[in-house]
Amino acid sequence: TGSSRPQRMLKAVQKNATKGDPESVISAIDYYCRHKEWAMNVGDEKGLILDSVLTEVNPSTALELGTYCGYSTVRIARLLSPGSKLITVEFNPAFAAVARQIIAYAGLQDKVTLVEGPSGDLIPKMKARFGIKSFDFVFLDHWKDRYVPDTKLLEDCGLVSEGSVLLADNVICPGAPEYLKYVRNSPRYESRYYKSNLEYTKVEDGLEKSVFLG
Ligand SMILES: O=C(NCCc1nnc(-c2ccc3[nH]cnc3c2)[nH]1)c1cc(-c2ccc(F)cc2)cc(O)c1O
Ligand SMILES: [Mg+2]
Repeated sequence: TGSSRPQRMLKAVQKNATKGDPESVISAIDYYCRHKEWAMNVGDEKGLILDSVLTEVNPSTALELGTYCGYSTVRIARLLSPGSKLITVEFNPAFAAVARQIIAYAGLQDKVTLVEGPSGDLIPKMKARFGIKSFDFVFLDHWKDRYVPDTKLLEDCGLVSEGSVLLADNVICPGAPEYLKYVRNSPRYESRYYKSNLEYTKVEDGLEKSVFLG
């Protein structure tokens, strides 16, 4: 059988990026996905918004739901201060296998813990398994119908506290309408929409940043 899209993306990184250089890994993936083969990375345009929110929050503990090939994992981990940790959750073993290699190629494996499995099962185990008190930053980029249940789960497990920042990808395309209703109508969140475009396209998409008020 032939290679998969994630495997071809990995090959492009190994061919065009410099080992240990996260910026070159990000550029290699963006080039490949813009000019060769589209893929569902957050991308360069929304990636700049992710970078700016991350820099503002400067999280000690961060969670990513939906690793895919590790593009946003690398974008997040490269901006973390020394000693800060990123936990990323991936459901699909084939995606996880590629992501591990891309994260390692960027030299960021010491800042990242990739856990495989359904987010709904893993979130309640985070405190016990990783000694997490709460997450300062959560990037939601997994199945769009999991955004609401997993946000409620994070609240119920005490994994978000006053000031925790949730940043959700794809709130317009493919869309997460229930999530937008949830965070925008809840008195416990202060939300703001960052208008952008679907990765590598001219189609509108955006990120929703929601600060948990406790
Ligand atoms: O489906 C997406 N992303 C999700 C992948 C994933 N990677 N890992 C998971 C996971 C991880 C733990 C989980 N636990 C339970 N479900 C889980 C699902 N899900 C997605 C889709 C598009 C897209 C737009 C327009 C199109 F025409 C086609 C596609 C764009 C994007 O930026 C996306 O992020
Ligand atoms: Mg996305």
